[in-house]
Amino acid sequence: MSHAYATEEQVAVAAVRRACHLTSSVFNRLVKNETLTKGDKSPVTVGDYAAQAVISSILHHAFPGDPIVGEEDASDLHAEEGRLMRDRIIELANEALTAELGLGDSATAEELLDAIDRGNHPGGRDGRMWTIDPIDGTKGFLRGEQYAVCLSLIVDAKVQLGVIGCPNLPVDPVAPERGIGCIFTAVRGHGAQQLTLNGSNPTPLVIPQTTPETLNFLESVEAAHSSHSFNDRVSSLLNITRPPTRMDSQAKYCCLARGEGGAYLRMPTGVGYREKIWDHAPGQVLVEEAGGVVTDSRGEPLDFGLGRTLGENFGVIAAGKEAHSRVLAAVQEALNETKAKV
Ligand SMILES: Nc1ncnc2c1ncn2[C@@H]1O[C@H](COP(=O)(O)OS(=O)(=O)O)[C@@H](OP(=O)(O)O)[C@H]1O
Ligand SMILES: [Mg+2]
Ligand SMILES: [Mg+2]
Ligand SMILES: [Mg+2]
Repeated sequence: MSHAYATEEQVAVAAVRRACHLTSSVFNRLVKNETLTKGDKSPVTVGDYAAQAVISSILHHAFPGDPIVGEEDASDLHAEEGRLMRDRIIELANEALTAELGLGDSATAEELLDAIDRGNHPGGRDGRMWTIDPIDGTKGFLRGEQYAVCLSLIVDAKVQLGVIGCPNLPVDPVAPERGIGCIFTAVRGHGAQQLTLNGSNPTPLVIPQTTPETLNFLESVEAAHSSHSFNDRVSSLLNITRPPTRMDSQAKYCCLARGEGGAYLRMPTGVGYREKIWDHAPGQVLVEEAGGVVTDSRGEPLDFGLGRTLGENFGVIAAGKEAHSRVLAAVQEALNETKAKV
């Protein structure tokens, strides 16, 4: 790791790995073994807060001056009704932090709530900032399917480092005996790689060329998050025969980077929702460093300098270079058809 962000990468990988162990244990202790009433979101909430507390504390320890744009904020935990949940979060976060930092003393509740709240940075065009999505794909997490722990470093609106932990993703899609749990990391100008969850077996990632027969779409599981019907139309314009792979979280960017599925297409389902920078920043640098291209549906790069969101939502197209231009053309054709109808 001889590059300008070597220390940042090392710290980020350690933070993501620690948070992945935490979220897996939350799943095993609170989701799998407990009878939850359908729709009970509390385990994911506990996991979200505790993982953000852990990542934010580790970052603060290493880079005390760096601002953080994190998905979660602790305002609900300050109230008295939040006490039970808060205690559980503090316990989980301290377990993870003492294992990582080897610190003798546990952090106090106040220190950990402050760590969560340090994620309230508004974003913007200048300087260094980290993004944290402690559990991306919360719905996948609850289903026991794909989710990701996501961290990135943005400098002057450009993503320089991305680290994504996928505790449930097979290490090798064609060799299930190799188990699950991967960490993906990319540094701008220095390539992308996959590690196992314990940090071994670094494997460089390069997106292979695709043909209409081998190309398929990676898309959200939740129809509310991206338009499945639009993707169907684009698929038929491109004569894609393979069905889409539906998967929660930025694991989609990771799969794309290692050659599973040829394109990630995420078009808005309605007006109004603005994509969050923490949902795309690490994925963008990962795919670009694996040789791919990430743009919106106009072919413009995503702008990480607008604040906590990507601004007006023109969707996201991520793919290998050559597949990207074919998909972009088909997306524009499909958009023109829609416009012609209204
Ligand atoms: N309406 C709408 N449109 C687009 N995106 C939305 C929308 N609502 C939420 N979100 C964000 O989607 C993040 C999860 O994206 P996924 O691709 O994992 O979706 S899915 O779970 O597969 O459906 C999810 O991230 P997490 O909250 O971290 O799970 C949200 O930030
Ligand atoms: Mg997310
Ligand atoms: Mg999240
Ligand atoms: Mg969320």
